[in-house]
Amino acid sequence: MLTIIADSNIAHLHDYFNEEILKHPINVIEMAGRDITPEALEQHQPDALLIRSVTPVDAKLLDKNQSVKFVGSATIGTDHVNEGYVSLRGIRFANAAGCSKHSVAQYVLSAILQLRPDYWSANEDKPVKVGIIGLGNIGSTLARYALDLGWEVLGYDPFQSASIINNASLDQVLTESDVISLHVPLTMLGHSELPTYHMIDAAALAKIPQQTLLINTARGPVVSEADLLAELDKSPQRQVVLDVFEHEPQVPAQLLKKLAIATPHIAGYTLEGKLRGTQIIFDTFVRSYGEKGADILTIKEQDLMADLLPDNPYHWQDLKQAPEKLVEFYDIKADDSLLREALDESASAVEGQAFDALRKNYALRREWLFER
Ligand SMILES: NC(=O)C1=CN([C@@H]2O[C@H](COP(=O)(O)OP(=O)(O)OC[C@H]3O[C@@H](n4cnc5c(N)ncnc54)[C@H](O)[C@@H]3O)[C@@H](O)[C@H]2O)C=CC1
Ligand SMILES: O=C(O)C(=O)[C@H](O)COP(=O)(O)O
Repeated sequence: MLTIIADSNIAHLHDYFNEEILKHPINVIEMAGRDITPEALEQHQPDALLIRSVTPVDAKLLDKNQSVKFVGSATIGTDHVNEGYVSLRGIRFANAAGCSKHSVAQYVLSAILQLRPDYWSANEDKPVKVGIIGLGNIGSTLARYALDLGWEVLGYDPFQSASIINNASLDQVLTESDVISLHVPLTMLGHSELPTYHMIDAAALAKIPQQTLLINTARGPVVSEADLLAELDKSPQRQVVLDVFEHEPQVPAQLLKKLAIATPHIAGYTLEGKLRGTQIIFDTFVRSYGEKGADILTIKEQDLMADLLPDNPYHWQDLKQAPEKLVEFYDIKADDSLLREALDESASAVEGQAFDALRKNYALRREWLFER
């Protein structure tokens, strides 16, 4: 019997992790991601953990546990996992790289076009410069959409080779862009030669022109909340879009009220994005156990997504021809309103439970298809 503890927010968990598919006895114990604690591991002695971004995986969680041999995070970001520690423990770790790259890129486009609809008709006479910091799966996908719209991309990624999109210094992106979008992992001093923690601080904000739209869908701490608040107090006309917050799941009222668009960490929350996340960790789970002992799991990776995804009538090329359909397809301001309605004035904040509830109950969007 394989025992799995899984975050209840993992999409279609039982469609993938069931005995019929795995052809092996399993016991899947679902719980809220924040409830996956050392005590839960002590009680259940799981062989595997299937998590999302709210479960820290580190020595505190695993030091007293000897049963866990696989950790799968159905997310792109891995800053909630101490990968060095997990590797030292001989535990196989997998994230879902790229799973929601189109979802997040489309979220960013929706925010830009909601706030600046004239950008639909950008051209060489009226160019739009989109600054992208971080040109991995999401940043490079956003660049594809931007170039397809005739926008100019100013990209900065010191760990990628120079290219038609990786073509600027950080200063150029900060000082010359009409829009700046952050697509970096959260990395700390000591873990990266160019840590992204507080990358956008008072000094960076001072370089960004007043009229530049700043969008953070990466991780909250990439932007210093205190410095952003001070800047917004000084320059209330600045437009800032946050989907992630430095002190998530709490969101301070004074920040929320100054943002052009604010959403509860749902940029990646499409049916396709979350399903891909489950598929990818399922594939790695099967490979991991298959390698360790074919008798445990005899199946090969199976692409179950096709059977689980309803038809998707939304195509990017159609959307481009009918910009007014963008709001019908995704009304980002509706998500903004939901977060503002969750504001607890007495606490001067959106409280953690309310933020988590918005995410748990979020009606997953659909991704539009980039190619036919
Ligand atoms: N808001 C949301 O719902 C979601 C947020 N995310 C966040 O977005 C981040 C980026 O996602 P992906 O593009 O898929 O990751 P990725 O790993 O494919 O790309 C990240 C890129 O950032 C670059 N980078 C690292 N440090 C940098 C620095 N100091 N300056 C400039 N570039 C730097 C890397 O070289 C890499 O190319 C994730 O790490 C995650 O934290 C991801 C999915 C959903
Ligand atoms: O994949 C990532 O990285 C994300 O930021 C996800 O959107 C996080 O979603 P949860 O794991 O917090 O549900």
